[in-house]
Amino acid sequence: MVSPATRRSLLRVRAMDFLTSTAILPLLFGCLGIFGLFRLLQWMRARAYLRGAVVVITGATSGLGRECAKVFHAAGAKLVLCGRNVEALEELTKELSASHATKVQTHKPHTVTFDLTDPGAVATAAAEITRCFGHVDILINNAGISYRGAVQDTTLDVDKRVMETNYFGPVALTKALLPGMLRRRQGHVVAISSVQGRIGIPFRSAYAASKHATQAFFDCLRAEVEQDEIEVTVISPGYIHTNLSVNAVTADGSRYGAMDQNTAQGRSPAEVARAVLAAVGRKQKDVVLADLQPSLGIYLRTLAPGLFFRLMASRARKERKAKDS
Ligand SMILES: NC(=O)C1=CN([C@@H]2O[C@H](COP(=O)(O)OP(=O)(O)OC[C@H]3O[C@@H](n4cnc5c(N)ncnc54)[C@H](OP(=O)(O)O)[C@@H]3O)[C@@H](O)[C@H]2O)C=CC1
Ligand SMILES: CCCCCCCCCCCCCCCC(=O)OCC(=O)COP(=O)(O)O
Repeated sequence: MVSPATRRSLLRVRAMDFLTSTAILPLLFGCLGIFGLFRLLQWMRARAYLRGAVVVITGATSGLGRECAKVFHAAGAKLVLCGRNVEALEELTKELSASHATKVQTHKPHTVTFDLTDPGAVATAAAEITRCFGHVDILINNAGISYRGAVQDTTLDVDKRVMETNYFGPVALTKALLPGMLRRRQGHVVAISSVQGRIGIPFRSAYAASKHATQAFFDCLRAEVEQDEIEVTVISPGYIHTNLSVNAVTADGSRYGAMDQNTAQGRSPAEVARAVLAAVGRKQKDVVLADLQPSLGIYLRTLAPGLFFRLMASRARKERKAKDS
């Protein structure tokens, strides 16, 4: 009789014999080595792509845009930082110029101030942006505002304001900078969308609509300019710990002014900025940067829309009840 312990150790010896007497072990190490080498080459290519690249970032005054400025600067990019607040842009420029936490050669950023909801200002800004370094390699459409409200309470002016900031502004800037990219047959357009560009959740109609429009516009653009060597990346994050909810607009156009729990518990903007840098460096076309629940929500919306709609209706009922009580 062989005891269970002896049987287990015999099995272990036989398994080891099998692995060493066949080509499996060398094959396994070979695959791991090739994978490691592949990742290293991918990393080196991404670094080379970003080093010295002219990168325009909108909404650089706060949150994700500010953190993107830090990581792209550290990667050696030549930055054009855009926003509405001159002081905040100058303060960030000073901070970046003073930081030496990188081995790569860094460059002093330029700043361009304009409001994305003003088409005339966007056209003037696009010319100024191009003059900064002579061309644009990568445009990161990051600026945006969110919204909270019920459809029937929301004025059309609010819907338009959110759409102008999150959709028409980035579209206008992209259209203004695209001809330069097409002439050089080189360029990369990035849109910071949201999980809400894939799913509509209650009391976010204007915001989710603007992000769905963003996703669709940049998907169409990607197909049209692929033959011209222009890259398009759409990034859809879940909650990020920024002032997005504080700055959100409400149904009557006033500022929401509060930090929501979901936002406060969101990912750190620095972590998301690193993921944006990696996605751009790898020229990824479409990236969702979210936790399990929002990611499941996207699959559910496609695979079982009926169930998804029921869940959203129940979410709306709960939110309305909590608000009324
Ligand atoms: N935080 C989150 O949970 C998530 C955010 N996102 C997206 O990330 C992006 C960045 O938002 P986040 O950093 O979180 O929020 P913030 O409110 O911190 O930053 C928004 C930025 O957009 C700028 N901006 C707003 N309106 C305009 C305008 N009319 N013209 C020019 N710039 C403007 C702001 O500039 P100013 O200082 O002048 O107001 C600010 O720099 C947005 O597109 C947002 O939709 C996506 C998923 C989740
Ligand atoms: C049987 C499987 C169960 C699966 C559960 C699916 C539940 C789906 C619910 C998904 C809701 C997630 C909403 C995520 C929203 C989000 O991350 O938005 C990011 C933002 O842009 C935040 O902006 P906001 O202004 O809304 O803070």
